[in-house]
Amino acid sequence: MQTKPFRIGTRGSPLALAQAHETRDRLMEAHGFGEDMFEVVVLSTKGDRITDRALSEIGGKGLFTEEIEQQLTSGELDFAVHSSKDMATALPDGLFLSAFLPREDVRDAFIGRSAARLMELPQGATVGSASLRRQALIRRLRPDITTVIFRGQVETRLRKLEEGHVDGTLLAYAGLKRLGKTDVATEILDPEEFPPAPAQGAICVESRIGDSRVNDLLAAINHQPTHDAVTCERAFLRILDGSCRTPIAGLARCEGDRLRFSGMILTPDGQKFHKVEGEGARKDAAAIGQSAGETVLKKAGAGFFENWR
Ligand SMILES: NCc1[nH]cc(CCC(=O)O)c1CC(=O)O
Repeated sequence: MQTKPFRIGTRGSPLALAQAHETRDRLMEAHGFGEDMFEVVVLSTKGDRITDRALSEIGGKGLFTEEIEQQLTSGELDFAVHSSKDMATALPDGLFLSAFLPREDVRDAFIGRSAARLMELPQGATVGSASLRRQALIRRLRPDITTVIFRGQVETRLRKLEEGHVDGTLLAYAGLKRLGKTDVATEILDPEEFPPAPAQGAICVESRIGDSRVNDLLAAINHQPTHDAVTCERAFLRILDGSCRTPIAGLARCEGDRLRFSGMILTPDGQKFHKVEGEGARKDAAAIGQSAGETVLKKAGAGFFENWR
């Protein structure tokens, strides 16, 4: 019998805490456990501490996970809850993504001050975002818009918007939902026109390979369609990861035992882009994503990256 509570690692932002609590609640429900079986351990990461620079500038992925993963590896934590979108495509040795919760809405939301819709912003408007993908997609649709780096917690970004620093900002609708703040969204963007980041909207659990006590516990809350879709999207991302300055979008959906993927890479100015589609059996999720990545690399050619790498 388990005597000590399971130690769950998480960042301390309201969104991260909501995600950790949702995971804990699902585990309590699945196993008939009380709250005393879990202890939520809050850790600060580099990504939380450095909020004035673009993520791609300070080292890209892994910034929101490093400190948590160290404690997972050393055994101080039993598992960690993350936004799948924040996870590096290569995890530290000995760790893996053991479970995914059912995916939330994958779309981006526009939160407008000068206009409710992105396309209705005045000429030369300013939009805040730290995401290369969002910046490139905005410039593709509206080359006249200036984007400024906008980082920090959802609450911080909304406050900056209210204070009038920008005319609008973009956030994952999933995060707004989990924070109970969907009312701030003035437009939900069409994923065809404004495709989401790989793994957007999916909460994942990371744990130690071979830790069967923990992994058996987590298996009960895994949502396999989300697992397959995110596996495909991350395989796509992994092929393109060589340049962490590439704006990349990718979304897979499961239909029965099939999986459909569509991906896109853009130049930072949004003026050039390449799309790719993939389809196959769900069990081949990783191979579908990988092959889509290779296809789009070939389509784009080396010159696509060279000019601004
Ligand atoms: N570090 C950014 C980040 N990572 C995950 C989410 C949203 C939640 C999700 O996509 O699951 C966000 C904020 C945003 O993009 O608005």
